[in-house]
Amino acid sequence: MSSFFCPLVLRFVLDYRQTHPEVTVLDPPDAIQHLHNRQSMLQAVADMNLSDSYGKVGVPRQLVVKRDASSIPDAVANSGLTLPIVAKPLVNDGSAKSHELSLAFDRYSLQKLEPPLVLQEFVNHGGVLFKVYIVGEAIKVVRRFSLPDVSKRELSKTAGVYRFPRVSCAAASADDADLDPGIAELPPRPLLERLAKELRRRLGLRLFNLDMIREHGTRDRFYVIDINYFPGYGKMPEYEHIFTDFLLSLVQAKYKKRSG
Ligand SMILES: Nc1ncnc2c1ncn2[C@@H]1O[C@H](COP(=O)(O)OP(=O)(O)OP(=O)(O)O)[C@@H](O)[C@H]1O
Ligand SMILES: [Mg+2]
Repeated sequence: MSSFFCPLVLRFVLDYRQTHPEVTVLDPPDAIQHLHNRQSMLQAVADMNLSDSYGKVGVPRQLVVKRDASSIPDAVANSGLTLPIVAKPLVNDGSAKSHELSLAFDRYSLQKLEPPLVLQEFVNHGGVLFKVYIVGEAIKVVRRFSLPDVSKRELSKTAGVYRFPRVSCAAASADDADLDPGIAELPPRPLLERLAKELRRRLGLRLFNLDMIREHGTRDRFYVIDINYFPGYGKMPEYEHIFTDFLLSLVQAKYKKRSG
């Protein structure tokens, strides 16, 4: 568990906030905590059901399994989730273990997984993922290499559960790679602006990023697969200016409120 969410530290932060109302809180701890559960994390995107002329943004079909691995094959069959399936630890507390993901290729191997988990349909996306960084009103998108597609043929020939290491740490930037334009094209700006604005409001947060993929073979069908609070902004281009502007805008807003 990251030290910030140790109950003692959290209590201290909440008390400090009450006794020091003059201190600006960038994002409230309870809203941040909402992102540590992979089920609640994507709820805001699902509720939004964003669809306009620029595209559609959803979340992959998913199922939560709290306990009893032996029940997973039936639960998956009943829910209609299709293989392959990505299994993610339900709680993402920042530990290495909570980033140990698996890809399951057949129904019976699902019993080998260790709940509590979120099981998500694997969406083919051409091996490229978009990291959308949000800092207040600012949005920056970068391309990263991701897991490759799984073809129908491959699926029918493969069985078992394959663990994969933390992709984001290993993944190289795909910004300068020579890619199929249909895969590389960034999500439309107006769509991202709507998504970011709505998510800022629904999550009650200002500093986060999204992992977003485009379903391979479509132009405008997007899925959000992960949302992280205060990600490594070092990988976001121009973060120095963007962050400084963000902090300045907060000071200005506070000053205006006091003098107004
Ligand atoms: N539903 C999905 N369909 C296709 N690929 C997926 C899906 N979910 C996850 N992936 C792949 O697995 C990677 C890791 O998934 P996710 O971001 O949810 O996990 P994480 O442990 O929070 O990772 P990180 O912190 O490294 O971003 C993604 O970058 C993507 O390559
Ligand atoms: Mg991720």
